[in-house]
Amino acid sequence: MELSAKPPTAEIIKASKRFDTGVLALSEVSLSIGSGEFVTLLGPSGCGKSTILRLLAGLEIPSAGTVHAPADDGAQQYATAFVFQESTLMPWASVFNNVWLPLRLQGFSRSHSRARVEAALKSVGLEDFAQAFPRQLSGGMKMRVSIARALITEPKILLMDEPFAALDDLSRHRLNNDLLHWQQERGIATLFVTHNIAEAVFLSSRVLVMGARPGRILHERTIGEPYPRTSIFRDSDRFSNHCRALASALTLSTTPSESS
Ligand SMILES: Nc1ncnc2c1ncn2[C@@H]1O[C@H](COP(=O)(O)OP(=O)(O)OP(=O)(O)O)[C@@H](O)[C@H]1O
Repeated sequence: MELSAKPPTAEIIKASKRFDTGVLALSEVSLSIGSGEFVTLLGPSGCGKSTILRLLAGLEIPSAGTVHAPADDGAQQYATAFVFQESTLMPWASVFNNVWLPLRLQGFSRSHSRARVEAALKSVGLEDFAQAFPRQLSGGMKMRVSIARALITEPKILLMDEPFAALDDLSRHRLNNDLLHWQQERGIATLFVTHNIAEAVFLSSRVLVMGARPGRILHERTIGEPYPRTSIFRDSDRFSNHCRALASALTLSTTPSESS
């Protein structure tokens, strides 16, 4: 694959993270996410996937190494958007008010924000649910609201921490298709965390396999399948081959090495 001349949207260079408890969560991790790229972190529980997202979001600082993430600016305060496994919606607020929140925090009035909130809800298929409350929505719908809230500020990078792990297979499948559509349409660089190999293959242009104790990147696989991706790709031998290769890399990553 030809390397882009454009600088990456986000980059981590030899970052280590030791928490106050003494846990070395990451050891000399380097990665970059190019403009519009979809990169996934795959790895055993506790290998530091969330810590990498938190470093890029500025929620943690590295103990060593460097983190370059897109900076917020005056015109667009939220260069980074974070979507968690829990939809983290305000239960007392309507769907409209939940999606409006980041704009409200930037000082935009309800009337000034109306068109953008309505467009965001339409793009995730929830235009008829603006006045509903989170308790009235399914898990998949709540996740759609959460994604609409993340996309409304037009972030430069989208960080997603196992967003679909709690959903049933059908909702997850639909959200995989829709997420790719939204991500490709907007060209947002995305760093996605999952434990699901098939999900990683379907969504990503690159998959990084991590190993634990201390967390580090052990294997990288490019998924050279062009976008848009459809069920034809899911049903193909190419898809199965990628899944097999990643499953075997994951098995190796969880096998303790003699030196650790
Ligand atoms: N604030 C913290 N203080 C101390 N240790 C922490 C903290 N946050 C994470 N850790 C530890 O750092 C390691 C990496 O955690 P992290 O949550 O990044 O892993 P993960 O790969 O996202 O795990 P999972 O797949 O289970 O969500 C773990 O051993 C965890 O217990």
